Amino acid sequence: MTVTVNGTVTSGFGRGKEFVSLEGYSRQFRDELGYEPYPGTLNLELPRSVAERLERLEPIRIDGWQDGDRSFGIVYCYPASVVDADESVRLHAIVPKRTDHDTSTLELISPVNLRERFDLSDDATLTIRVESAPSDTDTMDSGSLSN
Ligand SMILES: Cc1cc2nc3c(=O)[nH]c(=O)nc-3n(C[C@H](O)[C@H](O)[C@H](O)COP(=O)(O)O)c2cc1C
Ligand SMILES: Nc1ccn([C@@H]2O[C@H](COP(=O)(O)OP(=O)(O)O)[C@@H](O)[C@H]2O)c(=O)n1
Repeated sequence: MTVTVNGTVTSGFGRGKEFVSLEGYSRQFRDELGYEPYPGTLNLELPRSVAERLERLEPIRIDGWQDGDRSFGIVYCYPASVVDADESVRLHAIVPKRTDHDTSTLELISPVNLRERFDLSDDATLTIRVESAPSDTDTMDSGSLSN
């Protein structure tokens, strides 16, 4: 099952890059997604909440963690792709459990700067297809093949 989302590119509060770069998250992104994200999140403003539609998909779960007396929340990640793109880039839609945004904003992470790659300014429209995480069985299959 896939969920297709059509949204408008917006600027946020400039805080995405801080969170994405924190070692407690970036280590898990490397392990679970296989890449170190470009520092920041591209914000997509949606006509209505997609939270309920995304809940039907299987997420990759990034655990919450603690640094002294600061605690950081769980982040759900979903593999995604840009519809009608000439080239494919690795991309995940993310849903931080704690966020300053309401549910009509979807944040995207990728190893590349998406604004540069797809020539996106504020108010550009972008359509992405969001999927479930590959199942554990798939991972085990590919692991056993390489043995
Ligand atoms: C990987 C990641 C983890 C986050 N974890 C937290 C958190 O633990 N607590 C919190 O208040 N906000 C958290 N946020 C959300 C930020 O407060 C904020 O909503 C958002 O990233 C700001 O994005 P912007 O600068 O693009 O507007 C997290 C964001 C990201 C990208
Ligand atoms: N993979 C990414 C991540 C962020 N970005 C952009 O990089 C800048 C820094 O990200 P940010 O999350 O700190 O900033 P805002 O989204 O709050 O404006 C913003 O302009 C994002 O839209 C991008 O183009 N591609």
